[in-house]
Amino acid sequence: MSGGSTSFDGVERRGLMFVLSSPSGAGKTTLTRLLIDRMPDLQLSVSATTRPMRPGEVDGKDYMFVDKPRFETMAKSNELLEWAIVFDNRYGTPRAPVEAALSAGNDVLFDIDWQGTQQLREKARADVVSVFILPPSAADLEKRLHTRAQDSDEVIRGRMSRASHEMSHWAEYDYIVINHNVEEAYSEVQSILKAERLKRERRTGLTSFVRGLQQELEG
Ligand SMILES: Nc1ncnc2c1ncn2[C@@H]1O[C@H](COP(=O)(O)OP(=O)(O)OP(=O)(O)O)[C@@H](O)[C@H]1O
Ligand SMILES: Nc1nc2c(ncn2[C@@H]2O[C@H](COP(=O)(O)O)[C@@H](O)[C@H]2O)c(=O)[nH]1
Repeated sequence: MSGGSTSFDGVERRGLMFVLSSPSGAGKTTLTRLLIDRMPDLQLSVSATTRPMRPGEVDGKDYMFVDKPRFETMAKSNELLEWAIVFDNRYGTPRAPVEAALSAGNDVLFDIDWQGTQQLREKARADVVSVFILPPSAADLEKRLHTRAQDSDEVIRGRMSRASHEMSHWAEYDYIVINHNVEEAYSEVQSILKAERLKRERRTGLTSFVRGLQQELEG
């Protein structure tokens, strides 16, 4: 699925799909925004959802807000790379922007749940790097959901009651980050992305780069 890109050091590599998941409120949207602001060559996958828009959210930027019939059409016509029902709403990843970003040499960042991560992994295991974000404690998780002040008490209760089940998928992920502090968690997630960009298997241009070095040394 990945196209080729040239990394900062001039060596070609395959693009990667960088996935953040967590129980609701652990901080993945916060970390996602920081990554998009601070990391070059990283494009956010904007999901489609049937969930109602929260105050401050922008259609097309935070999500593509669609109704259920439109979502069903997208799913049936293979427009979605993956999709799942989360907290009674439908969420899915539009396929075309992801393929376009990878072909243009960008990595793609996904804020999706464990069901979507499993589907991406089935499609492109070698190109998926997954990170599970944990809260430091249940009390912190609940406090964060209340501090965000964007969901009703009923919605927050529902998300808290499903947090334990979501967390049970932690062992399916490549990396686990505990979000005590935003800047520290960001730094850990950024280190993962930087290291994964340097992985030998992904760096398709290394053979010719090393051959060139050898020719210089021997010739
Ligand atoms: N390390 C942290 N310390 C304190 N507050 C935090 C921390 N990380 C995130 N928050 C706050 O917690 C709230 C929830 O964070 P965020 O929206 O990023 O969670 P999320 O995992 O994306 O949740 P959801 O899955 O519901 O979208 C926000 O108000 C955010 O500012
Ligand atoms: N499988 C997918 N899960 C997604 C997608 N977009 C978001 N999500 C996950 O849904 C929950 C709830 O999000 P919220 O914005 O309503 O708080 C959260 O775990 C997201 O990661 C998607 O395209 N596919």
